[in-house]
Amino acid sequence: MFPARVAIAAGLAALVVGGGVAAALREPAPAATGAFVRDDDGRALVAGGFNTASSSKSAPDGMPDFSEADLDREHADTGTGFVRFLISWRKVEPSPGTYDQAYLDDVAERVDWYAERGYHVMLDMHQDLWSGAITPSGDAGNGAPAWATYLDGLPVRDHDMWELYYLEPGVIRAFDHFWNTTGEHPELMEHYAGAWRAVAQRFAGSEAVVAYDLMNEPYGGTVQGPAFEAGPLTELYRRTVDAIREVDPDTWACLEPQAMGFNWGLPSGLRPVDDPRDGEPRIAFCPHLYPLPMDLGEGFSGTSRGLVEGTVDAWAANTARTARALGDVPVILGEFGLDTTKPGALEYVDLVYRTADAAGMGVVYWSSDPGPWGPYESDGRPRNLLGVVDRPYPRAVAGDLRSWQVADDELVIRLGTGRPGADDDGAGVGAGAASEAYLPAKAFPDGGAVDGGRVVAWDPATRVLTFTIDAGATTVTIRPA
Ligand SMILES: CN(C)c1ccc(C(=O)NC[C@H]2N[C@H](CO)[C@@H](O)[C@@H]2O)cc1
Repeated sequence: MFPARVAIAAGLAALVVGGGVAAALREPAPAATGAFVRDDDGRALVAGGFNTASSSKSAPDGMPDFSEADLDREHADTGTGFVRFLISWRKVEPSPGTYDQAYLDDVAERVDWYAERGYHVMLDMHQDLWSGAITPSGDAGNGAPAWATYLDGLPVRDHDMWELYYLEPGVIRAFDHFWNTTGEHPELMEHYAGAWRAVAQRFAGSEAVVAYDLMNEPYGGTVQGPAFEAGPLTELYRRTVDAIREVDPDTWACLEPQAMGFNWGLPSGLRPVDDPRDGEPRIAFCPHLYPLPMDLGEGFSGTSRGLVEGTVDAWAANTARTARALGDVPVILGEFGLDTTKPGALEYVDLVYRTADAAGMGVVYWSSDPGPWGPYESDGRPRNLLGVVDRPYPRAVAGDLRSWQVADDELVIRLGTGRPGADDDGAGVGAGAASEAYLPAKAFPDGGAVDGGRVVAWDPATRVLTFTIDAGATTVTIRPA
């Protein structure tokens, strides 16, 4: 069997074994490390938002079919404060060594939309199946430019199930050239790092852009698993972080594991990546979660429910383990989602958010695109997903944030007793700044009352409660005002 097919088969086997065992044992939630992406005041930022958007992948201008009015609607309906914004290498570097500033202007315009509404932005250098250039129609893959796509004349047959393109000889060869497995195109990884340098040069000064997601769902071609992750993938991340740090000392660099396997609950072999910046490293771990039964079209019910619960437990344990291995780095769940018309779908969405809350992870749902996975129908009508995504969460915490929990009409925030968040001089920061929590109208119609702190302000328009935390408090409970 082809290595990738072996990996899928291993994934299935591990899922059945792992899912059954974990579901039976219901592994305890992994300990939260207290590591977070922090703002300029040293406050721990909790990502809560959508991926925007899949429509960017094939758009000629690389922009999402998403207007400023769409953002206002999302903000009003869900209280999000974070976005994983998709960008493409094909648009950043349309020809070798030339960077399209007009494209970066378009990205900057949308970053400003988010910034003006108090959002933080993760820029995601997105690829699926390497490139649109893997097929003549250009509608299978996305991400890499055609000039960086070498199929060597190998076949890429059409598939209804898009994931199967990853097994096509031409697609595997394109990845093998990029990772220099063939030894014939060592320049490609350098170009990729250079493209990120150009993006970072543009956004280094942006207060809103707090993170760069270096590659979406990496795939190793003929090199799979720990050999890929500890080899060429870690090498690409090292080179890209070095290139970014030449122009941007402060934005976090998000590392993703190999998607095939980790998304399904299998462990990662990713190795630590040094950060050459002065001060604390700013590396984060940003995995995705897509249990295999759901990738295969199942919902969250019957046999699938137990397997999926086992996958979520295994995934959470693997995520905590990998974050520790990378240096106790912050974790943002960069993607999870499903067709919410499937049975039990909203219970699954709620399970994932609760799991992330307990682990101290931010969550970015896939995706804001209209349709059966998203918050709105294609005609703009609200969908069932809104009721679950519109939930209370701590947006920014001036303290040693560890985890939080949503219970009926309470938001319980748990803190450690360490320094609120060392800044580059090692001094505790964030202690003096105020914290923020989003409180949805359904449970907090008039805002919140704070036990373990003091209310500073309530903004009924954005539904954001600003509050301070009592010195030494390890629990802050926000109840309806
Ligand atoms: C075989 N390989 C390499 C593979 C299989 C399945 C996925 C996947 O489902 N990904 C989940 C979602 N993520 C992308 C966008 O990043 C979406 O298009 C997928 O639904 C990825 C890779």
